[in-house]
Amino acid sequence: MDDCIVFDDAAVARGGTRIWQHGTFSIETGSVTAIVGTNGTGKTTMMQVELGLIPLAAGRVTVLGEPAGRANDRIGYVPQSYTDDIDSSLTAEQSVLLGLTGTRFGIHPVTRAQRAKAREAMRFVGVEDKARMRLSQLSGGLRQRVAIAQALVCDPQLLMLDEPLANLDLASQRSVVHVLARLNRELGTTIQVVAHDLNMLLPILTGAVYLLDGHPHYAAMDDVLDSTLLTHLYGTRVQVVTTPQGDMFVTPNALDERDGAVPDTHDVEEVAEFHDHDHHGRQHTDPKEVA
Ligand SMILES: Nc1ncnc2c1ncn2[C@@H]1O[C@H](COP(=O)(O)OP(=O)(O)OP(=O)(O)O)[C@@H](O)[C@H]1O
Repeated sequence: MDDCIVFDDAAVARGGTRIWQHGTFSIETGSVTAIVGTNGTGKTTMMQVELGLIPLAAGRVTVLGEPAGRANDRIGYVPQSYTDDIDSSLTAEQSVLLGLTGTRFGIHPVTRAQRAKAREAMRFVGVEDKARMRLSQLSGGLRQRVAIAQALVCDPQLLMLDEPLANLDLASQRSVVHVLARLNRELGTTIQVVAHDLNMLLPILTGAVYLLDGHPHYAAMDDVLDSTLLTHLYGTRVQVVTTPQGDMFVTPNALDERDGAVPDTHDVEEVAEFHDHDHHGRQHTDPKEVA
């Protein structure tokens, strides 16, 4: 399989501060990857770098075979809190059409072909019957699916979603995950998702980029589901539980609650187990390699 996203010793700074550095990893075409890390570690920044919206302080990032930013017409992007920010007096269909017309200002004669394309995207995410409803009339879950339809309407090869499950009830989270699974399986779309809670996404994830101690790393899902690594990623002690049916989920360590303990999972030496740097400043990407 070829690579969809390639980081080569990439670093980024914001407001004069290095957010992360020494990012060297590849993400395969056709994969479903989470970007994981505690608040402020630079997950949204990573997506903005991939879109070429923020320049790199060092290194290179290639997306869909081109330098970051050049392939944006083949990328669908659903920003964080997008559904809160968009004009909620728009109808679902008008909102999806924005994915084709690009702006809500000015008069945009909509062609029959564009309308058909918008309907197709709405059908895919299951909101076709809501086309004429205003966003303000829709639930958070339906608005998120409209936002995904808007990102889909240009037939992207890569879909990037920043916290698409935040503030959604369980049923709405499931339906969004179901849409992502079908997109990946039926259309072969590569998917990248910023997520704080991995549980709902576990059945579809193939790997994760995790931001730890100022470095991005990539690991396949089997390696990510290591309780010690996850404990550092979540910033609190967690365990991975497997049900008799074989489903896995991540849960806070019950013993801590009983003891009233407040574990410090940011110990520098412990975190250092999960990455190591050779003399070229590159980190090993497999946590098992260095643990
Ligand atoms: N426009 C900006 N100018 C300067 N610094 C910024 C800007 N936007 C974000 N930052 C800083 O960059 C760092 C990374 O921010 P980013 O939003 O990428 O983190 P995140 O991991 O997505 O956080 P969260 O989980 O809270 O959404 C933070 O320390 C933040 O304060």
